[in-house]
Amino acid sequence: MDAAVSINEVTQIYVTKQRATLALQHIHFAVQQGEFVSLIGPSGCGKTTLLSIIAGLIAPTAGSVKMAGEAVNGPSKRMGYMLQQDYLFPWRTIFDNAAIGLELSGTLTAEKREYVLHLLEEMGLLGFKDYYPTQLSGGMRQRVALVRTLATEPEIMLLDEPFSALDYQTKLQLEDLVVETLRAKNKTAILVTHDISEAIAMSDRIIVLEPNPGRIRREFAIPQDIRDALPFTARELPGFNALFKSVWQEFDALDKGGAGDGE
Ligand SMILES: Nc1ncnc2c1ncn2[C@@H]1O[C@H](COP(=O)(O)OP(=O)(O)OP(=O)(O)O)[C@@H](O)[C@H]1O
Repeated sequence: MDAAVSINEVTQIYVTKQRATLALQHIHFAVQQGEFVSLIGPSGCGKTTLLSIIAGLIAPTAGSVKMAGEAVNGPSKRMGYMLQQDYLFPWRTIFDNAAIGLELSGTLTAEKREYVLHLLEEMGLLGFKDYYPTQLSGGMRQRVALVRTLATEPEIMLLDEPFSALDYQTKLQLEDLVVETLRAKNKTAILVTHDISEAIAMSDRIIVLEPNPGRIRREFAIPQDIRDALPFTARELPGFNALFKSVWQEFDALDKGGAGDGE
């Protein structure tokens, strides 16, 4: 069976008047249906570039991305995004913001309206459906953004630091909610984050990238007991700290310009 997403020997070179930057070099991995993979690494290692290529927003200099065996040649409705900012429209109600993707694609049927209401209920937002974004907290607005993304029923969720603008407590609550929701719906997800702890707590697998040029440095498979737990509880499991330390050491070695024990 084809992987949900496959990244095949992707290389990206940015050319400006001043210089050429090898942002990604020979990136090659696959994400299976229902799998949650995190991309982490220091600033400039190409995380955002890679996510944009997977999303079809940038055509890579070389290599290809396939979704369920089909080439990705541009943005697809089969992928949904959750970003650092919620980008809600202040003049639209919570329901109208949540339903905007369906409305724009002309598919907001009575059945889909019910689905949006159901998702709002799942996220504890049903009572706020007629409110406006300014009346909600940052965490609630990110939950609306999650509903908006899920409403169009994408096969793949691309999460680009979706919790980094939130306070710590809200971030932990949302991590649990997102993992619970994506697991229940068996969604495939790719998360970009700077936060090692978040990556371990939420993922099935972590891919550590290194900069100059952007390459895969190392992959970490997350042990089953951590994968089975929700992120908040996962942090309390015995193996969590040891894994955190191993990933941290990769970062530390990168900071010092060393090879570490990675590839
Ligand atoms: N549009 C562009 N034009 C030229 N160079 C770019 C462009 N976008 C990114 N780069 C360069 O490509 C490299 C990778 O950038 P990218 O933003 O993908 O990394 P990142 O890991 O997401 O960084 P951060 O964590 O800081 O967001 C960097 O050296 C960056 O300066």
